[in-house]
Amino acid sequence: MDAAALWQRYQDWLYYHAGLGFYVDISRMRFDDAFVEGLQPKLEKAFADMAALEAGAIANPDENRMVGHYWLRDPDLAPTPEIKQEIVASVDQIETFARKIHSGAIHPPQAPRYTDIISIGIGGSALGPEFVAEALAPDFPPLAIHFIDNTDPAGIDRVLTRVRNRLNSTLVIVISKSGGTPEPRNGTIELKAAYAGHNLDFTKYAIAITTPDSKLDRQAKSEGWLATFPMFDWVGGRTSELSAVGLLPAALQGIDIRAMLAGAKEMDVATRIADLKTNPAALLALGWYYSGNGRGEKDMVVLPYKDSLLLFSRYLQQLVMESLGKEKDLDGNIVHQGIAVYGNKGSTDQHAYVQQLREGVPNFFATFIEVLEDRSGSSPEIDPGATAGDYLSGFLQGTRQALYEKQRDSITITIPQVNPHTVGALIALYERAVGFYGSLVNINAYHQPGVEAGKKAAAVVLDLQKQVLQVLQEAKTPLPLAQIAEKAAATDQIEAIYKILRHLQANRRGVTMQGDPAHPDSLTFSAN
Ligand SMILES: O=P(O)(O)OC[C@H]1O[C@H](O)[C@H](O)[C@@H](O)[C@@H]1O
Repeated sequence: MDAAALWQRYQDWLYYHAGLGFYVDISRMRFDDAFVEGLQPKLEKAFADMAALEAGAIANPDENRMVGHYWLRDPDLAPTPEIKQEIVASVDQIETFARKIHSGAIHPPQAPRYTDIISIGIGGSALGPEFVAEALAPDFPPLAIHFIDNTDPAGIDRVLTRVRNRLNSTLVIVISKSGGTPEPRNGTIELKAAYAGHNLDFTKYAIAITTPDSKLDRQAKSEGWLATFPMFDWVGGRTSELSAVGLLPAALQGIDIRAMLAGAKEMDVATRIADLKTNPAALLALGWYYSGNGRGEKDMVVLPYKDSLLLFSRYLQQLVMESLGKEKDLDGNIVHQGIAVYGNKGSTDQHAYVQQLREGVPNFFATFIEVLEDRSGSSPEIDPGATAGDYLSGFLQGTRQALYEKQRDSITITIPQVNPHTVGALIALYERAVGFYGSLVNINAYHQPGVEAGKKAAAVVLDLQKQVLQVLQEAKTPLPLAQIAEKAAATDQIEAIYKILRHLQANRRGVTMQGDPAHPDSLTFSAN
């Protein structure tokens, strides 16, 4: 396509939202009119599915759940007055609580104010708060946030070391929708012990965000934690950033949560329009469908050209991959759907993997996120007439063009500034695009059956560990792996047993290993 035709295509497909100052450009996805026409019936169905979902349909049939994250930013849409009231009350509760924490009306037993937050949670209970903290927290927030989003002992130590002089003024927010996920449970137990070790009463620091009556909720209530905030059954973990999960940490860091909600609401209104060209989420879903043939054949490389949006791709990774990565469609056919997502930021990644993007395997499409405002003040000139921000902008344009020349497609989203309003809108845009795409490919985008398999397998390994330890403790002499497996009645688990024992030995957990590590068959183990 020559330059004039391309410029025309750009203008023909450009989406602009005046209220948000938000642009979506899919002109560099090389679909044609016939493709758009062919997709129209599927799009119509997606619009109808979304309207039903917003009206309270059981849009997550496997879990028999409604899908209500859109109600969070417009409680008037909630299907019952009770749900509306729950949402309104929760935002009020968050604001009131944050105000009292900031003013010192609620303060730790031995200090005038809380200074830090340790946020414990994983998956949807971590990625949104992490993304928003990186994008929006002020440089000197009223409370500094630290995350424990794993069960890595060294990771827990790192956070505890960072706050070691301020533990007596550090809040702990435990976030878990189910209230039973092992990783946050482990982090909570370790932190409780750490607080006790400093003679601090953990309950004066601990806050739970969880579904009412979950295991975590019952623990928080029976132990008398500082506060609890509800998660709602009808909000999925990966779409929970604009529930208490994201709003409480944000409010405590001094981020304007009403502006986040307003930005999301404005975007929701825009993505409710049942017309492709004036609906930015439908445009994204169409682009994704085109690029991967509706089968996820191409990966989504997300490249925000702004440091503060670094964690957006990580956040999207869960939103997109856990929603769309499904074995079966809604009719039970095996489809193996999904779209792989990766990326960090530009121009940094140009010096890492953009070489492959331009010249290597053409198995992706890029999404550039452009931020018009370089910084809040003015910029010095680096060269005559050029600032650092001009370079960043030039690199984005250059890479987009260089990819296009090599038949590598891209989408470009342009926002005026990174602020609570635009971040709320970005979250809402992608939530809706994922919902639309789920409809286009006829899958349930709101469950995650595949995650359970790994959790179950891990539980089996931990049970096996108990058995194996018992075998070693009862043994009089060092035993080879085959015998341990036999005695533990787990001959089909010999490799797992070997790995359990190697790990215990490496951590001086009462296991001695002898023999040649290069030949696991030669090893013997004993309890010490
Ligand atoms: O919030 P939680 O119930 O602790 O769940 C945390 C995460 O873990 C699960 O395994 C799911 O796959 C995620 O969707 C969820 O966000």
